[in-house]
Amino acid sequence: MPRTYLKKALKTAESDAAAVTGIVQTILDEIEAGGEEAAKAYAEKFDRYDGNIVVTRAEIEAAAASLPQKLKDDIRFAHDNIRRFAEAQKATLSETEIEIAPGFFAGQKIIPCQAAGCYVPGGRYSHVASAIMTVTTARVAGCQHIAVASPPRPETGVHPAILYTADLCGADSILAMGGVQGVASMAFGLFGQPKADILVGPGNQFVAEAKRILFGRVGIDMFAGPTDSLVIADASADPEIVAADLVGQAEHGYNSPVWLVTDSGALAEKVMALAPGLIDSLPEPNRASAEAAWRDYAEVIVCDTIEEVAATADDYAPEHLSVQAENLDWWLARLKCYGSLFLGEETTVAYGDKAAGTNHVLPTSGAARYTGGLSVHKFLKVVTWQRSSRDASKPVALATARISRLEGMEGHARTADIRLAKYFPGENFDLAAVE
Ligand SMILES: NC(=O)C1=CN([C@@H]2O[C@H](COP(=O)(O)OP(=O)(O)OC[C@H]3O[C@@H](n4cnc5c(N)ncnc54)[C@H](O)[C@@H]3O)[C@@H](O)[C@H]2O)C=CC1
Ligand SMILES: O=C(O)[C@@H](O)CS(=O)(=O)O
Ligand SMILES: [Zn+2]
Repeated sequence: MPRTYLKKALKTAESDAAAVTGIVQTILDEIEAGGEEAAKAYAEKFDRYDGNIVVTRAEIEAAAASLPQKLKDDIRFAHDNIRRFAEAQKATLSETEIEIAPGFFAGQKIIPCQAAGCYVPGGRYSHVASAIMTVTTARVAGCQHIAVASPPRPETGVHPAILYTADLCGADSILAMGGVQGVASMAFGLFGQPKADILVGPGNQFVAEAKRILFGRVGIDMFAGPTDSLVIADASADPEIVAADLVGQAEHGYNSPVWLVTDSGALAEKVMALAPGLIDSLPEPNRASAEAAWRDYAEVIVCDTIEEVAATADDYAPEHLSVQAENLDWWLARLKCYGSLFLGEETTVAYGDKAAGTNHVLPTSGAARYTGGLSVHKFLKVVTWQRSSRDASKPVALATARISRLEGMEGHARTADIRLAKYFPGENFDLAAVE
């Protein structure tokens, strides 16, 4: 048998999907109808917060003053790496122009989205790094207005390090508003914000579903919900490091899957023996999250060949994919579905999560089959233009008229006819559909 499950998940990302959709749709509908008061009521209900919503400059400055310099230095280090990576990505996209035929030009232009709404999660942990990933990238892209929404803590509001970071990275405004109500506030333009053209950022299943439902009315980066991670390891891998990496990402939440895929049954057994002890040694609430995630969502799969290991990883299309195996170049060339790839034991998912430079806002729940993670490109619209001399437009007009008639689109055909008649008076053209 090519795949043997030493541990099989009891649940998947789909398990609660229908219930979540219903809950989120109701909240969105109520906020759309009830506006700011409805959003504030949800902030009270879910986050027990009734303070001011738009964070003031004085609050941001007080937050910055309250943080130790070493933490600020670390945040600046991470910001610098993420900014430089985003700038390098931006440089890979360029405006272009081609003379399709003599006198007929077509081009592409790159225009940043105007208003970006960045969600920075903060329910269980204070996701400072998510503020860096979203705001910095929107700023490098050139968005004109960048709003942030993040859950407040009762009494104290948004975590001071998130306020400091969002401001450092270039946020124009920060809302103390989490979950669906935070996303809705940015999408619907509440609390004095411009309506977001694009919503980005990670979050729990409610946040991810809110973005998914709003997509179309507003752009989104991708489905970036509960974190998932897959480790590929062969017999050369260190089982203690593999186990630590799996447990490290399982702490995200009770619904964060971690998967081990290996061609070594011996390694799989060792990792499975080590994981419970590592989970037990975590502080709360991390331990409880990791324990539930390991119990309900984790899988350990043994394959016969490395080709089958790679195919299995591609089927899971994980958000994070760590390879701790020989011949890393082979894996880099072979693997096709992942949000971000971590090659070798010398790097790890947490480096990308916090500080290495690549973005940590990544596709979850299999979305890596069709998209990569957040990049500067998600904020940039690649649009096209065309311009022509009268002479150069002639062959295009003839083809347009005939194709349009064949399609039955007489109105389209006549927009070409009228130009041919104006620019080339006295000439006869064969404008009938070619059947
Ligand atoms: N895919 C990615 O790139 C990343 C994903 N994440 C994920 O982000 C998530 C963060 O989750 P949280 O800590 O919960 O923070 P969060 O900020 O996403 O969610 C907190 C909010 O959830 C709302 N909420 C809580 N219970 C609710 C309920 N029963 N109904 C409706 N709304 C409810 C509250 O309004 C609260 O403000 C984790 O699942 C983590 O794995 C984090 C970073 C990156
Ligand atoms: O899903 C993710 O990318 C998270 O692992 C990022 S973080 O660890 O929450 O910063
Ligand atoms: Zn993480």
